Amino acid sequence: MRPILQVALDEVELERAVAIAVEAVAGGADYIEAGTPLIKSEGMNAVRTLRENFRDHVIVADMKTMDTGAIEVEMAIKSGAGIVSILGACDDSTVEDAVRSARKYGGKLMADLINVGDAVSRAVRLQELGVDIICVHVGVDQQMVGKDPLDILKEVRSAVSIEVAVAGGLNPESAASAVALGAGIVIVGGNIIRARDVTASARRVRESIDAAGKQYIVSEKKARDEEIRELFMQVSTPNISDAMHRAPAMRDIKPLYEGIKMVGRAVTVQNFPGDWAKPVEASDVAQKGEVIVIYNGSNYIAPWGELASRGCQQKGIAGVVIDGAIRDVDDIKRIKFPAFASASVPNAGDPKGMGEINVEITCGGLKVRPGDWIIGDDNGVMVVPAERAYEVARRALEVKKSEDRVRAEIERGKTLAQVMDLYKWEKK
Ligand SMILES: O=C(CO)[C@H](O)[C@H](O)COP(=O)(O)O
Repeated sequence: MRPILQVALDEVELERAVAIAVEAVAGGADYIEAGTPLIKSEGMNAVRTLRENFRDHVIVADMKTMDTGAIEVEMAIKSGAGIVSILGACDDSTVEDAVRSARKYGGKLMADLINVGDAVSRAVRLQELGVDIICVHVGVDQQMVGKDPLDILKEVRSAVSIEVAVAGGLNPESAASAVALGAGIVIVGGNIIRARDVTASARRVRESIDAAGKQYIVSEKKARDEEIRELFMQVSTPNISDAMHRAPAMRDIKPLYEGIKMVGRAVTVQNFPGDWAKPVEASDVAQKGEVIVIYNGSNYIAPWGELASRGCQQKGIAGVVIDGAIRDVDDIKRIKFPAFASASVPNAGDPKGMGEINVEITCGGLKVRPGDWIIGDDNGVMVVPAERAYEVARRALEVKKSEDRVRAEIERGKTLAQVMDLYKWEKK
């Protein structure tokens, strides 16, 4: 049987959601889901509006009900939902009452396994309790820390006989794998709704799941650092700042020239003004792909110049950031070594060797520890703590995707204020 493609409208604006749904349907989406954020923002009106606009499609209300199962299922079905979700983690009594309500009002009940500890045995129990569909789901926040719904899909699929849906950051490749692992309903949110071209993205998933064979496509697992680097290379420092709740960049630190894109883990140097020994020795400590980050403590004497830059470039070191002065700006620009600094002067000091390499420093007003991720571009330099790097990189990519979608809407004639419906969201 042809797999079902369900597009999850995780939007907060109903008008935008409907416009996106029109495009997703043109690309081959079968079911249209009023996502939880949309329901929280617009209530059952979201379900009613989708029902009115898409008469030939099943509308799914992603209620994620945890309590009062009967009433929530009733109102969603009465508003036009054909399928209503509850949380698999809720009490059995909630499931049982939700099942009664679904039977009475003529809809199907989908139990979402998000954050359920023993997903397989809970799925078996949910089937016994009468749910129609089990949804193997890794939530958006869980995706950001590297969880994957396909890891448990096969086991859940073989433990139950009812329909199995899957959701959690799926793209054309992983959606096809989900089908090969036995999912009958493939739920895709971000990778369709935040695309510049929603129709084309939906079509790619459609074609991929329709062509999915029995083979689970094992995508090459990259080393985590390599994955983080690739993610950061795709996003801008504003995307990263947004992903970190508008975290500040290094203060007063500017790129030496336009068009730099620098990503790498930090090798830090705590320096004393006029001493260039430790900054330059750091180029022996730093490995390929790392960034040397120097607290120099003076905008009037440079610990770094062209020759140090050349040595680093030969080794594949990703760049240098200096809270303080740099020199040989023209040569560094010419060889295109990524460099950021707070000032430029012609004069250097002497190599005395008083500083320290790989200790915690403050650079541009931000704490930098050895191994933290440093990302620099035309906008400035961001620091991402090592332990949050994967999560922040994933979230920054989501920010970028959302911006890509907003940009497409602006290009069609709207202002940013209109796209975001800013007036509605002003603090009351
Ligand atoms: O229910 C959800 C989040 O809780 C999403 O709708 C679901 O995860 C699909 O979206 P995405 O493909 O972006 O993960």
